[in-house]
Amino acid sequence: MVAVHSPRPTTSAANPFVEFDRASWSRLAAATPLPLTTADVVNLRGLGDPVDLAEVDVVYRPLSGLLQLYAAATGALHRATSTFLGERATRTPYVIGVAGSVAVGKSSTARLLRELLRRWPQTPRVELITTDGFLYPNAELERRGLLERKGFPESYDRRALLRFVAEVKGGASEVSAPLYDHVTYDIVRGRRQVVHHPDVLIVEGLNVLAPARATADGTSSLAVSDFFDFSIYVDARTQDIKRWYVERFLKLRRTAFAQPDSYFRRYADLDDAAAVAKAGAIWDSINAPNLAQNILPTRGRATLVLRKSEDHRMHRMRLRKL
Ligand SMILES: Nc1ncnc2c1ncn2[C@@H]1O[C@H](COP(=O)(O)OP(=O)(O)O)[C@@H](O)[C@H]1O
Ligand SMILES: CC(C)(COP(=O)(O)O)[C@@H](O)C(=O)NCCC(=O)O
Repeated sequence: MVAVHSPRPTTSAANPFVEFDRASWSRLAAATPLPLTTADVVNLRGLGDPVDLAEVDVVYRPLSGLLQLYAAATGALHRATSTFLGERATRTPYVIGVAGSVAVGKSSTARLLRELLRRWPQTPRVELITTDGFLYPNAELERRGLLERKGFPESYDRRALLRFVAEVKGGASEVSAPLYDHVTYDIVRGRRQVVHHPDVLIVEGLNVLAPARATADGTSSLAVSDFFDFSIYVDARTQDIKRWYVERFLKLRRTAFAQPDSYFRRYADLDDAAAVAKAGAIWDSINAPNLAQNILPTRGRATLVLRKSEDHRMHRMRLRKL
C-alpha cells in the first residue's frame, strides 16, 4: 500500500494507481473554472450530505478538469478509429459510472458532476440515470422472495439495464428507463425517464461496477461497466456510512416518511431510540451485507476512488493511471 498523506501524488513504476491527498488533488485544478454557486450546491446535495461550495472547489473542480481531458481524448480516439475503419464518425456519449454503498452520498456526487459537466462548452447535454429504476417492482421482488434483498444484484433487471446503457452508448436517438420512487419504495407505474443522445451519460448505482456474470455455457456476457469510459467509486469507512444511514433515517421521519403515500409511514412516529434501532436493523440485515459481499469487492475496478472522512469530506483520491 502506498502512503497517503504526502504533499505530492504518490506513484511507483509497479503501481497502476496514483494517489493524492486533498491538498495535492486540489492543486491540479488551477485553470479549471468553478461554474456553480452555493445555491446550486445546496439544491443538488442529498439529505444529510453537507457538501458545500468549498468541497466542490477542492474536490470537484479538479475532477471536472480531469474528466474534460479524458472525454476529449476518448472523443479524438473514437474519431480517429472511425476514419481508420472507413466508417462515418458518429458522436458517442461519454459514459461515467458512479458506484458505492447505500448512504455514502453517490447521488450528490453524480448530480454535482452532471451540473459541472453541463457547463462545459463541449458537452452541454449531460444525462444522469440511477439504477434504482431497474429494480424489479416490489410485487415482482416479493414473488421472487427478494423484498429483503433490495439493492442486491439479483433485485435488478440487469438485462434491461445493460440494454439501456448499450443503446445510449451505441448512439440511439431516444432510450427510456423506468423510474423509482424512494417515498413509495417502488417503481413508478406509467412514467419513464427519456434520454436523448446525450454528450455524457452518468450511470449511478450500488452495483454499476459489478463484473459480468458467467452464462450457463461458462462464457461471460457483458456488464454495464463494459460501456463505461470512466468510473468513480465513492468510498468511506463502513462504520461512518452506517452512522450516515441512521442519521438520514432519523431526518426522513419528518420528511419522506411523513408523506401519506410513504412505504415507511409506520416509521414516521418512532421516537429516536426506536428509529435508531430500526435503521440499524435495516442496515445490518440488508445494506451492510450487500456492501461487504457485492459493492466493496468492485472498488478496485473503478478508475477513481474518492475516499470520504467521517465528516463526509473527501480526503484521499486514488486514480488508476494504467
Ligand atoms: N427512504 C427514503 N426516502 C426518501 N428518500 C430517500 C430514502 N432513502 C434514500 N433516499 C434518497 O435517495 C437518494 C439515494 O440514496 P442512496 O441509494 O442511499 O444513495 P446515496 O446516499 O449514496 O446517494 C438520496 O438522495 C437519498 O437522500
Ligand atoms: C434503492 C436502493 C436499492 C439504491 O438503489 P441504486 O440507485 O443505487 O441502484 C437503496 O436506496 C434502498 O432503498 N435499499 C433498500 C434497503 C433500505 O431501505 O435501506
